[in-house]
Amino acid sequence: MKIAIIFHSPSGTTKQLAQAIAEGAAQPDIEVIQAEIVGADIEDGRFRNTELLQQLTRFDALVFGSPTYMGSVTAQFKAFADATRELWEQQNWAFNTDR
Ligand SMILES: Cc1cc2nc3c(=O)[nH]c(=O)nc-3n(C[C@H](O)[C@H](O)[C@H](O)COP(=O)(O)O)c2cc1C
Repeated sequence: MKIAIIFHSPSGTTKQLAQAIAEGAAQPDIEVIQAEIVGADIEDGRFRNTELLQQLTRFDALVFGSPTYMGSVTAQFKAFADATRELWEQQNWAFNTDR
């Protein structure tokens, strides 16, 4: 089982939660990675870290983390979520149980 935790955490609280989840999920047969969304991933308002997006197709479970900003996720997290549109279109995430 492979688990990825993707989060944005400008002041570190969500990062602590991501760390706690990673520690709680860790087992000999479970791989857990943490990927922090950072400002450099965003160009002209778009999430451009294609390496991370491509990596995410190989995980069995994804955990998302964002602070609440004005009642929603942060703009940076939303940019990441927007960038996953093609993965969703290809059904590389949900509903695919054959990997
Ligand atoms: C611009 C801004 C907007 C925020 N809006 C909300 C909000 O609508 N509701 C809320 O409960 N907290 C809000 N917060 C508080 C953050 O969600 C909270 O401090 C969070 O733990 C920060 O996470 P981080 O340490 O991972 O960056 C806001 C903080 C900032 C800076």
